[in-house]
Amino acid sequence: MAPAAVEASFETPNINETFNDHRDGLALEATSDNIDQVNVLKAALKVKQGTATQEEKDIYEKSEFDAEKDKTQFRQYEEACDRVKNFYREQHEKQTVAYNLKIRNDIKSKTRAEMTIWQAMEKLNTLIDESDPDTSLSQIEHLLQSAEAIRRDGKPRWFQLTGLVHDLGKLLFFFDAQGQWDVVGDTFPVGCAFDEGIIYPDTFKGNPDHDHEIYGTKYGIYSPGCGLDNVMLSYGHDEYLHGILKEQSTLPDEALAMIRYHSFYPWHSAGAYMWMMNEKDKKALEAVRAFNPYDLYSKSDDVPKVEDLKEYYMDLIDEYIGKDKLIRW
Ligand SMILES: O[C@H]1[C@H](O)[C@@H](O)[C@H](O)[C@@H](O)[C@H]1O
Ligand SMILES: [Fe+2]
Ligand SMILES: [Fe+2]
Repeated sequence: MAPAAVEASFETPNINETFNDHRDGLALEATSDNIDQVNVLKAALKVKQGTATQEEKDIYEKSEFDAEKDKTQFRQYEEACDRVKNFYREQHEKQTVAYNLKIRNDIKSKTRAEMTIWQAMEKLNTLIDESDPDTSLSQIEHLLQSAEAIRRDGKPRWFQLTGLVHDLGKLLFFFDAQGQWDVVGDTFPVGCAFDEGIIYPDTFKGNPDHDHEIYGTKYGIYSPGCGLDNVMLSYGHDEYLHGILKEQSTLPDEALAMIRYHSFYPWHSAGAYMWMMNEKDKKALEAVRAFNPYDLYSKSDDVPKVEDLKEYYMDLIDEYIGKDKLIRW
């Protein structure tokens, strides 16, 4: 959409207030640089103006959930321990175009295991994520914390289930992974220049693609507006689980976007790579941003008791995936 058209649709007098309320720190005026971010906030605006559909309200209405959280306590990478810093150095050096082409091919070539969703959650119980400065809980606990926060906020059942399963792709660690660098952590595009909005941007100097004549340029192998479907994000648990649930669940597109892009912090939180987006991705960005607080800020919530919650979530799994269904991982 041309900038003029967007400006024209923003004649609401309290637009600044609306935007301030919804997302701190975002530039308020639509310019050619932030036009996509501004567009994405339209859903929030519709909610506030009372013109949103019930479905839009359910998903995007601002939650009270994170109002109490001290957000400065999360994602403090400069102060993070060596475990986290070493993790990202390794990941940023090894996620290359060549690696990404190879792993996508390998993943498609076989089924690694057949397990139900609950069995997968239990298997993940032993994994402690080396990239995460905010939690040292096991993954099943993190999944339940996210789902419970979404449930407490009265969000739709598919949204709750998305919270419950969103990190199940970390199972990859138990199959063909070379470490954790190819499973967890924030994601970023490969095949074009690494953006400064990625955490520890200096560590990319050790990536063989950094100075590549094409991959090292701003757009690299992509073109503006190409759409995230056509972009290779560094491979890990998001892409892996998205591929599985796209085929083996009835979760809606918003849920699949939340799963696929929840680790793409440079995009959904730092505002980088907006030039890649097409129309479809605007909806995806809204969904991912609606999901993010539950993933991140629930890490400081009480540790859930797995056995107390199992029955409730089994029903949810049954609705969209099948509780006894053996998923091909
Ligand atoms: O350390 C975390 C963790 O690996 C999450 O599962 C991932 O989604 C985040 O992006 C990352 O920051
Ligand atoms: Fe994740
Ligand atoms: Fe998570």
